[in-house]
Amino acid sequence: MHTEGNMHTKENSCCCSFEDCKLTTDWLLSRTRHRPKIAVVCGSGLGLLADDVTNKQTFSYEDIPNFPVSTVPGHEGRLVFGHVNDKACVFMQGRVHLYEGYSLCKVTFPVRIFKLMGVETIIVTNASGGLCEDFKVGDIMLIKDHINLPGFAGQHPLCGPNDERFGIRFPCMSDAYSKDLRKLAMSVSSDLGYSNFMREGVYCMVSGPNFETIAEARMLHVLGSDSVGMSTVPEVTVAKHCGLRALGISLITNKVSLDYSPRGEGQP
Ligand SMILES: O=P(O)(O)O[C@@H]1C[C@H](O)[C@@H](CO)O1
Ligand code: HPA
Repeated sequence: MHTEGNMHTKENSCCCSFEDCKLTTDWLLSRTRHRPKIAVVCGSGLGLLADDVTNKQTFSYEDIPNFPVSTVPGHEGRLVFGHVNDKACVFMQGRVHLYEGYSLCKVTFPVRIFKLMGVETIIVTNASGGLCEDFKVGDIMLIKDHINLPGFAGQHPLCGPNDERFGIRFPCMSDAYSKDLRKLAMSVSSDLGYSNFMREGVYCMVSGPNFETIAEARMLHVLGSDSVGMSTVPEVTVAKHCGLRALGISLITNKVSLDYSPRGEGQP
């Protein structure tokens, strides 16, 4: 398990400095001829998104200097370079999470590597629980906005000294999820006949690893969350900070219970 503190403060100074990012970027650039413009972060069980990549070149996270290594099932821990149609892409087959004991600085480290490699657009995917009454298991929710619950409590990837080479001290988050990309995703899914399971909504990040109590789920719902999960928000926040265009896609894998069962189960 990881022993680093998970707060990135001045005292516990940066574990992922610009120089660390540069070293990892140069390591990758010297070992691959791929120059991706699009990065895709595959959420839990979504590693198969990289299956159709052509001209594949793969690196295990454990072989890449400074790269965080996934410790949960469903996150293979491979960086896959290649092409989808004619587009140069890189896929993260698996991510790391705050609940694994990683700092948010480490969780978001790959995003900065992609930026330094020349990526312009990032697609961040996840598995989440549906809070919206209308959502069904299997629906795909395009994320239009998020609630950064750990961020409210000071667990934020941009806490600590700001390195202007990545971005500004106080980045705007009101447009973190590109409207144009959402429009395009909706239009492509309509062409594919997927409209009846496409949704749009607000994703709320919790730290996990436990799932929500019923009272917590009700609170998140009242606050305006349509789905809840344990990732994505730090990556998109860092992506916005360093000027990447982001699309967030959430697969609704379960419906979150908002009611105490009539049989009395789940009663506090
Ligand atoms: O990486 P994601 O956000 O898809 O992973 C979700 C959240 C938890 O890690 C896990 C719980 O089911 O899946
Ligand atoms: N809650 C939090 N995270 C999740 C859930 C959930 O219900 N489903 C998948 N990830």
